[in-house]
Formats: sequence, C-alpha cells, structure tokens
Amino acid sequence: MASCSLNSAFVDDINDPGAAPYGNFINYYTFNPPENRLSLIPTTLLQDIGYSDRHQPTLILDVGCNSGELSVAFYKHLVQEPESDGSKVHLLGLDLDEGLIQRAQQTNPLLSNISFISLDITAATDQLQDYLNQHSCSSFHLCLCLAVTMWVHLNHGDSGLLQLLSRLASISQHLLMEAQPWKCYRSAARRLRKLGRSDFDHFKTLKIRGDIAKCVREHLERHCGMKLIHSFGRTAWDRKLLLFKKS
Ligand SMILES: C[S@@+](CC[C@H](N)C(=O)[O-])C[C@H]1O[C@@H](n2cnc3c(N)ncnc32)[C@H](O)[C@@H]1O
Repeated sequence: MASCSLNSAFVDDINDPGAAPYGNFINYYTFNPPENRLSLIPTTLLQDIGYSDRHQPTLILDVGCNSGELSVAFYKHLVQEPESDGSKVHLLGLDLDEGLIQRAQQTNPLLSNISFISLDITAATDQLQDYLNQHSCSSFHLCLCLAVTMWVHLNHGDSGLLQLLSRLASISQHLLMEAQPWKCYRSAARRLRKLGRSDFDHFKTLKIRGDIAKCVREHLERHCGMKLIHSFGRTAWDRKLLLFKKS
C-alpha cells in the first residue's frame, strides 16, 4: 500500500490532523505499526555494521521517536536479550512533542537501556552531547531518522532540511534514513488546506522537491562525508530505507 502517512481513517481518528503540524500524530502506530519497517531490517544489523562483542557501549539515537513504540520494538529487534547484553546497547529517543515523550517514558519497558527526552532537533542539541559524554562516546553509532525529514523540511525550509542532515551526519557513524517522498508533501499541504488552514510556511518555495531520497543522498554524500552502504528496500508505504556510513 502506498501511503502518505495519513489515510481517511487516520484523519477521522485523530479528529484534527492540522493539530499535528510536525507529524506528531497521537496514534501513529495504529496506522504504521513498527513491523512495517522492522520486517525489512535484519536482526543482525548491529553485528553487520561492526558493533558486536564490544566492551564499549553502542549508542543508538532515534530522532523524532513519537510515542516510542518503534524505538522500543527496534531495540528489541536488534538486541535479543536486553537483560544480558543490553547494558552495552543504549537507545535515546527524542521528539519535540512533550506529550508523546511522556507517553514514551511511561510505557518504556527497558528503563536501564532506553531513554526518551523531549528535544527539537533543529534547535540546540546540548542534551545530545551530554548523553554522549555520559557514555564516554564522541558520536552515536547508529542514528535513526524515520519519517521525520518532510516535517522538518515543511516547517524549516530547504536550509532546515540540509542542516538537519548535516547535524545528524556530524553526530553519527551510521544513519538509517526514511525520507518521505514528494507526493507526501502534497498530501500534507492538501490536508491543511482542507481544514481551512494556511499552507506550511515553506511549502510553495521549496527548491528541493521531486526525488527527495536522491536529494538526501546527494547532500549526505557530497557535503557530509557519508556514503550509502545499503538499501533495505521499500516499506509498506513505498518509502526507501537507506543506510549511510561515515566514510
Ligand atoms: C511521522 S512521525 C514518525 C515517528 C517515528 N520516527 C517513526 O517513523 O515511527 C514524525 C515525528 O517527528 C517528530 N518531529 C518533527 N519535527 C521534529 C523536530 N524538529 N525535532 C524532533 N522531533 C520532530 C514529530 O513530533 C513526530 O513524532
């Protein structure tokens, strides 16, 4: 099924999608369950990218983690026995929506390995540096940026999108990206208009449009010292899952 984050049931369910201008949908996982993405990702991913049998901690950052369901499912997918080896793998989920983060914190089943903070990734990120310092690491080993780029792009423009990519590249060794395709931008803008709201500030003036995944890849490879090392295929919503590595 190709989808642009919302279908009519989703719209009905949350009553007012215009109230989620950052993609901060309160029931996102009833429509896009973690399995949609996890089924494409090997459980051996951490070993595959060189993070196994380490004495050092392995740090995962989940940017725009919503209510944390995918973060927790992703962690359990990669770390089969959190109690025995989980102390070495830590995941930090962040989201700008405090309500979603509260839910993520309240339902977190792995308190010693997973934590959630409310943070706008486009603003100051001192908290990320603090987290890295706490674990004596200089960067995250793996950063997830799934279904977030469009919201930053629509709300902060082309420069906001490119800054996001540069920032994530600067703090990560590996980056797993799922960029929403351009048709999703049109749908998001159309939904706002239907509600009688004005367009996203930047929608009409965006120069980066068309093949968004390609633009993301070009920026990461040309300007951020990253290289595409694997494509995990397309999700149930027809989006590419791309893995980049610092070269
Ligand atoms: C469509 S949801 C995707 C959730 C999750 N990444 C996933 O793929 O299952 C997008 C999330 O990104 C968050 N978000 C958007 N802009 C953000 C920003 N500038 N900083 C942090 N989170 C942001 C939203 O609040 C929302 O929860």
